[in-house]
Amino acid sequence: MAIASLQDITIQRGDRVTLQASLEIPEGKITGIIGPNGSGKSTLLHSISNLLKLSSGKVEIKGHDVQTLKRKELAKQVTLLKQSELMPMDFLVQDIVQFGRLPYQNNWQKESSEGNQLIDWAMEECRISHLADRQVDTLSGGERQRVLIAMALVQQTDILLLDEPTTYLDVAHQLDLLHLLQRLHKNHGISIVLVLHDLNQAMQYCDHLVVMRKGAIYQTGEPEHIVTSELLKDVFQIQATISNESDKLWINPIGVYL
Ligand SMILES: Nc1ncnc2c1ncn2[C@@H]1O[C@H](COP(=O)(O)OP(=O)(O)OP(=O)(O)O)[C@@H](O)[C@H]1O
Repeated sequence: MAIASLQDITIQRGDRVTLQASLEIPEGKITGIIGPNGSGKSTLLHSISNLLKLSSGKVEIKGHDVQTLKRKELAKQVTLLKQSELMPMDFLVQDIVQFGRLPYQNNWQKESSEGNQLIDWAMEECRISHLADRQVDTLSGGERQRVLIAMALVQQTDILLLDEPTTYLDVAHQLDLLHLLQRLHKNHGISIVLVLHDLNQAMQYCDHLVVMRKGAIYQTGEPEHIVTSELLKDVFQIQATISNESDKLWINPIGVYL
């Protein structure tokens, strides 16, 4: 079943069409969006979360047209963590996480005990409880990413969209973040859509892939069913072999066609 669907959408910027797509995002899966620079991955995420005006077509989340949803209602359905998400640096970690409750609050309303429990739970899940009283500007990149994910958990959205969440993290912290997302998806059934540049991480951590090229969708499906040397050549202009280790496919780049 699809949790989100993009129906014949186009995004035009000036006289250029930067995205043209029809797509179904499967519910309860980790969907990876891969493609070369400028292929439209961020544009796709922004259009799902209604941050870009569509030139034509429609985006639905759980059957609701995102353009007709009120801001607070949309915030309960979808969260987008952008490539370089800005946070007020002099705020405390617990305050940032609490921002996730805004769609559920009326002005001046005191947080409910249920809301406070949710905040504690999200901070525990993301292993940032010990950072609650720290200012955001004292955190490492990996810790900041986990704070943003805790905020998204508190927002209780059905879909979590992440644009290149592993950028600027060292390999250990990249894997740590991907394990966290995998755990949230397994334990809580959250549908996750993330842009990844590391093809092997996309192969290992995603159930479903959307492959983009030149502002369009080139292919979708399970990684092991769709990723071939031909796809890697067509889309990424790389020469690569694909090997099978421990029942997982690994991409070994050996040259470029640029
Ligand atoms: N604000 C904008 N105004 C005009 N063109 C834009 C704007 N934002 C993006 N584009 C263009 O839209 C196309 C798709 O960009 P997008 O950022 O979605 O690609 P991407 O696949 O996410 O790239 P990357 O991997 O480099 O982050 C590019 O050609 C880009 O130049």
